[in-house]
This record gives sequence, structure tokens and C-alpha cells, in this order.
Amino acid sequence: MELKNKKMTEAEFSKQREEILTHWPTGKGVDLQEAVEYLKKVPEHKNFAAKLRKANQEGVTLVQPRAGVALVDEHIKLLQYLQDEGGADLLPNTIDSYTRQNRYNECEVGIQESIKENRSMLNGFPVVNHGVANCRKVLEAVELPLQARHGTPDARLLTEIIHAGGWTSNEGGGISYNIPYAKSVSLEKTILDWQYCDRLTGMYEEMGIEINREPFGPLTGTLVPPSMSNVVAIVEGLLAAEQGVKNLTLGYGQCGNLVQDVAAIRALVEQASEYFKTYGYNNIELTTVFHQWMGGFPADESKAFGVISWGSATAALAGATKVIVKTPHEAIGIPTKEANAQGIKATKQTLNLLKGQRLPMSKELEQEISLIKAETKCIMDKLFELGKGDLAVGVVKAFETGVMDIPFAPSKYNAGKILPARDNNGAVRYLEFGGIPMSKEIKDFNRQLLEDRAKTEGRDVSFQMVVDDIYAVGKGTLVGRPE
Ligand SMILES: CCC[C@H]1O[C@@H](n2cnc3c(N)ncnc32)[C@H](O)[C@@H]1O
Repeated sequence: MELKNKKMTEAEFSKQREEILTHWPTGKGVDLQEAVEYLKKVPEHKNFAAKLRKANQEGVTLVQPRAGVALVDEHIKLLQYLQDEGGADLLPNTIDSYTRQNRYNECEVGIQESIKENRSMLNGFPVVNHGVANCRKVLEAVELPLQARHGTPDARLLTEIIHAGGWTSNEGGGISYNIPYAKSVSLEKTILDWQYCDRLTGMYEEMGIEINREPFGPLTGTLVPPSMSNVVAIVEGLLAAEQGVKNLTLGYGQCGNLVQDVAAIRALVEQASEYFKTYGYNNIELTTVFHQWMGGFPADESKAFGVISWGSATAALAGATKVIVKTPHEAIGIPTKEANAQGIKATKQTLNLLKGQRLPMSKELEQEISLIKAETKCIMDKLFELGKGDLAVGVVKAFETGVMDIPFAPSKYNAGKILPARDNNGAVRYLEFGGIPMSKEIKDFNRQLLEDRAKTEGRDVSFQMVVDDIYAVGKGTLVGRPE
């Protein structure tokens, strides 16, 4: 199929669908009309899009953990615990790595081993292998809306199954679930595949079922400059809107400097809304998600709670609609249900203490919002130019030329010439731009801030700053000062 940012035709969608549903036997359990009837009976309080809309209207920040284990009954117990003991507002189904690579045979082995070992031998919920009926069993066992959180370049079958199973939100996108997650999957393929997922979402919307879509904001979660992360979020939002998606949550991963993080969320909402309007998508319901620090964590659990609470405070002051929670086991690996619930409770305590508070506008905040918007615009303008007006084509060319470039991404389609480092206040700045087309004024401004830090530290602006910043939070500081 030719790559273009155009709503898929019915014929093209049906042709793909016929083949997709054969990729695993559980595909036979998907019947669109039957699924619509089932979804119509899902109560409003278990619809993800509805709950986000309500939170946005009330100005509250919802709390959502990540969680997923191999077997259905254990997964249900886990989600019920995070709902009842943790107090989660929204529930995840974190999907295992084999499913993310469409390696369903290995999921089958993992399921059998989990039964034998009586513990989860997969790092998430193998939703394709479990199929529609089990998705519904999970939904019917909890009182909260459900979302699939994964990292799947080709999520077409996964998306068919989760929505037929009553889950009303799906994370991901053609860029955000490729560049940080895959080594050699072409961007063209993942944009096309995610157009399918978004078209299916659009079809549900056209049949009266509200489904939320959430591009994956943090990307590599390693010092990603806010403007680069906002470009990906806005682009995936526009691509989804073209396919008929109406309910969108655009995301951002915490960098750590309060003013910059609040500015990133404010700039994201304002600029995304402008682009939706410019391109004629007038009825998008836009919400935001703030991911607590996605980089290296301190192993000490008390220190980990410090990082979790700081992310919670920033999400509240930014007015994010949702915050994704980390746990005190982050430095070790997949958390126990108890540690997961602790992360939720610490987050809710902080959000409640800050209820109704927002970071007030200031010269610094205004300046940071304008800078992020200006940087974002430089990249977006180039994107449309490269694509000769077509966003999808523009994205592929932007990565080929390094106009879009995600720091520390594994994908061979990512130029990897960009280098970020923190300024003296811990805000993430561009140290190297590679092919990113920023104005001279913006380049000089970023450089000056890094020179100021270098002067304070008595060293040159260098790659060592980048390395020091990557380890800093785990070692207990934000800026990686020389030892
Ligand atoms: C981009 C996602 C990374 C985060 O996703 C967490 N994560 C991954 N898999 C699971 C799981 N099965 N249960 C609970 N958390 C999980 C990691 O710890 C990390 O914070």
C-alpha cells in the first residue's frame, strides 16, 4: 500500500483485516458487529475515553500504573489489587515482549511454563494468545477502564482483539512504538500498520463506541528534548485524527526541571490544538499524560519514592490529565504487586496535597513555552516541506535526513546524531543538533545555556556531560556534576 496520510479506504482495510485475523487462531474470535454490541453494554465508568473526558473537565490528574503477568487469573488478581489496595484510577494491561514482536508461539511456551512454575514466566500479559473472551473476563473482573500498554510495531491483531475484548484504550504509534522499540523495522511499515489500528479505532467511533488512543510520549526516556518529543506526539496525533480517531491523549516523559516540564505539557496542548484546527480536525478530545521519570532510578526504595513524588508533583502542577506511575522496584525490574500499589499510593498522596494547584505563569515559564513551541515549529515546518505537504511521507524523510532524531534509539532508521545534555538548572538542551533544522537563534540559545553550566563546573561542554546526566538521577541528583 502506498504511504500517504489519507484515511484508509474500506476495501484496503478489509483486505488487510482478512489476513491479519489469520495470524493467530484467536483472530477467529473477533467479530466487529458482535464487538460493537458488547462494547455498547460496557458501563460508562469502564470506558477509558469517558473517564479521561470527565477528569479533564474537572481538572483532576488520574493515576495509572503499568502491570501485566502471563496467566489470566493471576493478571486479574493483580489488577484487582492495584484497583482496591493501590487506588488506581485507570488500569493497564502491560503486554509481554514476545507479543510485541508477534512471536505468539513463544508466548504459548511462556504460558505453559508459567502454569508449570506457578509464576509469571512472561514479562507481561500475552493478550493475543489469551484472545477476546479472556480480555472480557479481565474487564468484567474490575471496575475501571482498561488499556493495552505495549511496544508493538505491528499491533494490528493485538488492537483487533483488545477492543473486541472491551478494552477502550490503546497506547502506541507508528513512530513511538518503532524507533525506541525496534532495530530494523521500517518506519514506512509501522506508519502503515498503525494507520490500520487508528482506522479500526475510527470505525468504532463511527459505530458509536468511544475509544482512546495514546501515542507513547517518552520514546527512549533518555534526555529526550521536549520539542522532539512533542513533535512525535503531535505527528502521531495528526496521523490518528486522519483515520477518524477522536479521543487522543498526547504524552510526555518527565525530564526533571519543573519549569521545563510544565512548559512542555502546556506547549503540547496548545500547539497540538493549533495543528488539529489547521488541518480541519475540529472535534478532537485532547488530554495529556505525564510519565514519571523514565530514566535510571535509585535502587534505594526511599530515594525512589522521592523521584516518584517529584514526578507526581510536576504532573499536578502541569495540570496533566493522567500520570503514569513508577514503583520503588524500578531499579530492579518488574515490581511486586505490593511495590506497584505503593507507587500508586505515594503518587495519589502527592496529587491530593496539590489538588487544584497549578504552576503560576512567570517570565521563565512563558519563555520556556515559547522556546519549546519555536523548536517544535522548526521541525514541523521541515517535515511538511520534506513530505511536499504529506505528513506520513514527511516523517519517513525526516528520519532519513536526521530532521527527526531520537536520542539513544536502537532503530537503524534513526540517525542518532542528536545529543542532549542538561543546563545548570537541569533543563534538557540540545548539545548536538545533527540534522535537526533549528534557527541560529535557537541553536545559540541552547549552546549558551550549556556554556553557562560548563563555566559553573569548570569544564568544557562535552559528551561527558551527557554521560554524567544519564547516571545522575540514579545517583541522587538531577544534573550530572563532575565528581
Ligand atoms: C516503557 C515502559 C517501561 C516501564 O514499564 C515497566 N514495566 C514493564 N513491564 C511491566 C510489567 N509487566 N509490570 C509492571 N511494570 C512493567 C518497567 O518497570 C518500566 O518502568
